[in-house]
Amino acid sequence: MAPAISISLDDSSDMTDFVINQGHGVKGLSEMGIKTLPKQYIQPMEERLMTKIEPQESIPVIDMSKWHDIQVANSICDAAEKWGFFQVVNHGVPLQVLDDVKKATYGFFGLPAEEKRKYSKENSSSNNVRFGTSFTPQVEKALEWKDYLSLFYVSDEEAAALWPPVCKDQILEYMKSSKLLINHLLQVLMKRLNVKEIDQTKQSLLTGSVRTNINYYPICPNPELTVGVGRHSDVSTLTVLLQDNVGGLYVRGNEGEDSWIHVPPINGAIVINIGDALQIMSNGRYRSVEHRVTANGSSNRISVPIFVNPRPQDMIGPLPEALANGEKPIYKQVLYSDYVKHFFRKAHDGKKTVDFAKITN
Ligand SMILES: CC(C)(COP(=O)(O)OP(=O)(O)OC[C@H]1O[C@@H](n2cnc3c(N)ncnc32)[C@H](O)[C@@H]1OP(=O)(O)O)[C@@H](O)C(=O)NCCC(=O)NCCSC(=O)/C=C/c1ccc(O)cc1
Ligand SMILES: O=C(O)CCC(=O)C(=O)O
Ligand SMILES: [Fe+2]
Repeated sequence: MAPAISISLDDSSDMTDFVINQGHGVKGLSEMGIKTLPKQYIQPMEERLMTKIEPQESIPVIDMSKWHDIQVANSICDAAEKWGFFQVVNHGVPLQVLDDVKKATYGFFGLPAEEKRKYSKENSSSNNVRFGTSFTPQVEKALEWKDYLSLFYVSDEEAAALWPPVCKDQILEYMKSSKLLINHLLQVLMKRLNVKEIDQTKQSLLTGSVRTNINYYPICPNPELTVGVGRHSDVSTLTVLLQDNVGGLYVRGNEGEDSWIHVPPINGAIVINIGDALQIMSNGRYRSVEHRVTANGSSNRISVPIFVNPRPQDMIGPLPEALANGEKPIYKQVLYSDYVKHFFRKAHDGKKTVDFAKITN
């Protein structure tokens, strides 16, 4: 239902108040039926246009039912090296769980603004629960057409106390049901790096903290002038990404300047992408690839990424096993929370975050 208020979109502080402080988000703007995109959302030309979309290219779709087969293992590692992205089917996460988490996402964003704003940075009782809009609105020159809820998992007890009741159980269930898939993928990926066994220390380094976001991209007036999410790579070890059937996720391709590949929605499939932490730990062998989401003029879109990460207090750098062949390290050791803060404190800027960990001389 449209909120029974009207705001002057020319007044920047009025807009910020409505979208951010009152908790309406861009969903609120969309549902007011605005006909033109507010100027704050107009992206520079180079961020809007994708000059070269490769319709004939696609990222691999991998059947996980025989994940331990050498051919399947090879296709997982090859995809992580070449594309940094792939989709998985027969992944073992029950389709009901995926359906339920998508419904719960609509449930959360369907709450009245007064309810959602309780979880905003200013009002939330914990840094681990955050409802927001765009990415880092305080520093962005142009805003992104997306609302989100970000949940950093600490324990079931904390989730029960702090997470929104309307989506808590479904998100926890989705996180728990994807654990086996995550472990299988990491086992396979580690093997190619000469890591024979994932002991507790490695397990913790690879998967010690988990953050789940639920993203809402409402129908946008003038979608061609803005973005849903700007160009970035994830700072995770790997990301398990559930998207709905709308489409709009594009991944940087290998065909030179500005080539982009669409990630087509496949019913029941899950998208997997390598994040910066694994690119760093693999000394650049596995690639954390830039991606972006377009805004859409006719459909609302949701997505639910699970970011599997090192713990904030971990030092990350190239794994000794990955360097055992005498390869020179291209990344230094960095404190993971410093890395993540560096990412969150600037606007999206493609692949630049990883420079933070590069050895420069
Ligand atoms: C550094 C963290 C994230 C927060 O620790 P904190 O002690 O609560 O730190 P701060 O409260 O000082 O937050 C640091 C900055 O990050 C910002 N931030 C704090 N969570 C958030 C938050 N979920 N969202 C967007 N800003 C935040 C926060 O606003 C703050 O910015 P500023 O106020 O300008 O200093 C800490 O939990 C940590 O190291 N976690 C490790 C695990 C982790 O969360 N990894 C990130 C996985 S997320 C990922 O790969 C991709 C995410 C992504 C997300 C959106 C996209 O469009 C694209 C990609
Ligand atoms: O919505 C999507 O498909 C991708 C979102 C994304 O890249 C992210 O949240 O990091
Ligand atoms: Fe992402």
